[in-house]
Amino acid sequence: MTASQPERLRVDSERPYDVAIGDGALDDLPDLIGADAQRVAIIHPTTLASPAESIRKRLMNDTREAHCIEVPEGETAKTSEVAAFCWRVLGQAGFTRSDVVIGLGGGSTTDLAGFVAATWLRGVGYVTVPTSLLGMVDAAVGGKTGINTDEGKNLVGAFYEPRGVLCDTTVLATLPDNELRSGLAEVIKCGFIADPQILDLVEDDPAAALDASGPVLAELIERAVRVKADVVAADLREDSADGVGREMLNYGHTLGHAVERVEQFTFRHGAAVAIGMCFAAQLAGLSGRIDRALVDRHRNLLQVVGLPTAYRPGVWPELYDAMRLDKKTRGDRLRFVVLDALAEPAILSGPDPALLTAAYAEISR
Ligand SMILES: NC(=O)c1ccc[n+]([C@@H]2O[C@H](COP(=O)([O-])OP(=O)(O)OC[C@H]3O[C@@H](n4cnc5c(N)ncnc54)[C@H](O)[C@@H]3O)[C@@H](O)[C@H]2O)c1
Ligand SMILES: O=C(O)C(=O)C[C@@H](O)[C@H](O)[C@H](O)COP(=O)(O)O
Ligand SMILES: [Zn+2]
Repeated sequence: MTASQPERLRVDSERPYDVAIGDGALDDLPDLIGADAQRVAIIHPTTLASPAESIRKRLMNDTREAHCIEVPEGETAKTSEVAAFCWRVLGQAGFTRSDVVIGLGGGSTTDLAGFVAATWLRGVGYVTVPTSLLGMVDAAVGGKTGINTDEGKNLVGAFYEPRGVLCDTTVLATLPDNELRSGLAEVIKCGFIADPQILDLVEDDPAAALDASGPVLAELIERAVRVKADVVAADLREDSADGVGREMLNYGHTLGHAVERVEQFTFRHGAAVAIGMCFAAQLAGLSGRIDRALVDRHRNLLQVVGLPTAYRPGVWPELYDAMRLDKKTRGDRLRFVVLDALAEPAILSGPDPALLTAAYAEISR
């Protein structure tokens, strides 16, 4: 009997690459690193020190040295201080342009590692090895890298594509439940903006969608990666002259990122995006773009997998202030991704302030 091969989804972008999904995906690592690299750095959080060390040992040989760079857990790694620490390690180890950085971890780690790879010597080889659901379906794919500043999420960064994305889904067995739910928020986002079958799968069997080793989550991962890969292949740099383009992947993020900032980056990203999608659905519902059933579908679906759908009242000025630095904002004009119908994303540009506060009232009762 032969072991099953990982599924491969192509990202047909400026420099096409594959997302390998499944047991054995990591076997691609030596080929992606290539024969020229004499040095490899694995950037990882403390929790993943043991798998990082196993990878380091596998990659060491007579002509190549491999280093582990341990960074803080989660969002606390996405700072200029931690990026500077990584640059110092690369400098002291003599990393040149033929050497390679690997990001091993959740989305926070791969955002940081990608930014370090993009900026060291203005760009060295980069491979992502996402270990969280959110990392696999979203953060590790598509080349958005970056760090936070006190003023907001991902305010400093670069578009920098990896050579490959290796998703060994067996690692999801150790992922805490709340992290799995957080990742499911981005999966559900893909359902609302592009692939409604995702929504049917979650509604039909929410428990199966949260079973890390089951076939339903495996199908959801592939569907979400397909959505992301197709969108970024068509509009890598989020500057589409034709339609919504990559900005559709920002569904729920305008308010979501503001919630993260108001909560000083202690909120799970997916949880904040879930609230943000409910807010965006209210914007579309109150302005007559979608019917009440589709607005309610957002709340019901997110609630059934244990995600938050409401936020505390009384902080609108702080949320509004944070949204002014959203990357979709142009001048003083806020812009939101909304739906005109299921899987028909559109941009709501410069909405009436009364519409915004009415939508906030709906989600903060
Ligand atoms: N670049 C993009 O396109 C993009 C897309 C979506 C989200 N993001 C970013 O991703 C981040 C969120 O990523 P996340 O949800 O993966 O969170 P995370 O990276 O903060 O990880 C959450 C926690 O889970 C741990 N963890 C990861 N894999 C594990 C495993 N297999 N077993 C046990 N613990 C594990 C991490 O070490 C961390 O402590 C946010 O910063 C968000 O802005 C980026
Ligand atoms: O890949 C994209 O494009 C996205 O918008 C995906 C989001 O899920 C992700 O959180 C991204 O980091 C947000 O990007 P930002 O440009 O709003 O910081
Ligand atoms: Zn996101």
